[in-house]
Amino acid sequence: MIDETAPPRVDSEVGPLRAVLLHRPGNELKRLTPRNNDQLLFDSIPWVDRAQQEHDAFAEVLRGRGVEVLLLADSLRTALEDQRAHTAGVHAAVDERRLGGDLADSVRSHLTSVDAGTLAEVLMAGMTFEELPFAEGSSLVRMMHDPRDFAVDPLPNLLFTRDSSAWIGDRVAISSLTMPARRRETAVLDLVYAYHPRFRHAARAYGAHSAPIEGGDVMLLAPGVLAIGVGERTTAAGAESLARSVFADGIAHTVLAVPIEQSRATMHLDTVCTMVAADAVVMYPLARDSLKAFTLRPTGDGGVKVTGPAPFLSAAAEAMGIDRLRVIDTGLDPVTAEREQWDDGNNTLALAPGVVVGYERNAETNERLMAAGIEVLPIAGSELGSGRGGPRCMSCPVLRDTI
Ligand SMILES: NC(=[NH2+])NCCC[C@H](N)C(=O)O
Repeated sequence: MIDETAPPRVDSEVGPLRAVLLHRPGNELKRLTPRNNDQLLFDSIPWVDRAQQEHDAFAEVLRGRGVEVLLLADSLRTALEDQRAHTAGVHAAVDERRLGGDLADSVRSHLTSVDAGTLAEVLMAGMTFEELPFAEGSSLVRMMHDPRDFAVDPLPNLLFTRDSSAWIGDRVAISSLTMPARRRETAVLDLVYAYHPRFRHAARAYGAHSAPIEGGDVMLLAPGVLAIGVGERTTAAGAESLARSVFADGIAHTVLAVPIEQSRATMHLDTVCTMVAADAVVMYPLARDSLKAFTLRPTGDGGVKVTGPAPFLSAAAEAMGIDRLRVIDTGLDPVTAEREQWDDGNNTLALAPGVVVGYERNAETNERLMAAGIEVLPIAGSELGSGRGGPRCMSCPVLRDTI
């Protein structure tokens, strides 16, 4: 039963999912070209119509299981109806360092006059110089830029709502994203959480302008227990300050900082490991024995005590207060394992303990999960996956039942 009045709260990875924030891919994906895709963090140029169909099917699988699907574009539009949000949105769209003073002023005054829907579109899909509505301006910046250069950058990675914000208990942490191509996502999520009626009253965890953390690295192993991947995206400083913030707010008692290889294939902790049940994970076989963790706990007087490193699986089990964290053995040969890891085989989204959504293409990983008693709801992802993200990356749970 969908209850739109229930306040957001997430205290595990696997509690029955009630509401989730997704972003249906839009015009921002049409900005990708072979010249900019690397910088914009896509590995190829997605076929946008098909990506939308795949995404619609993903949302339908979730709705079919009683999950309320909130779409980021709608939420942003609603937030921008508030005049204060609109003003902040204009401010977030205009980068004076890119446009120079004169052009920045004209773009600002133009955007101030547009409606919430148009501003939302500019914030997500960006704007090229040739799309600027006013006729030939005399600005040097305008004259010297190629008409197809971006006056406002597009945000194609909004699709991965996991990374830009994460709920920890009843608080939301808005990420401080590492890659330049994603930094402005912080402002978009900030607007949604500050001004959308559904979220307006939510308390914040962490400060969005602190050291880098990304939601793909944040895993709620159990109520009060967080694992934070530290690698290409989340920095050690980010993990430490998130730990301090959740300890200070009393929403976690243990944080595991988990070093992961700094590479594109393992950009976030959830590319190598996701939870499929309250005591079980699916994990990239090569990570199984090598993953380590530092354990952070509050000292009680405002400090943080760090121990370890110890093997991740035992540190996690201890922090969770269970005998053993089971790894569903995908038993794959190294080549298949590497192929399916790259295609987000380990990046599942749990809808309940033992029920996960996974990309259908990772046939072998899914088969092993099913053999271990996990129900896998397969979705197509040939186009969605071109940005290197699976079902967990593409979803930000805002409400899960407690288990
Ligand atoms: N949680 C995740 N694994 N997210 C995947 C994000 C992919 C995105 N293209 C990026 O590079 O940022």
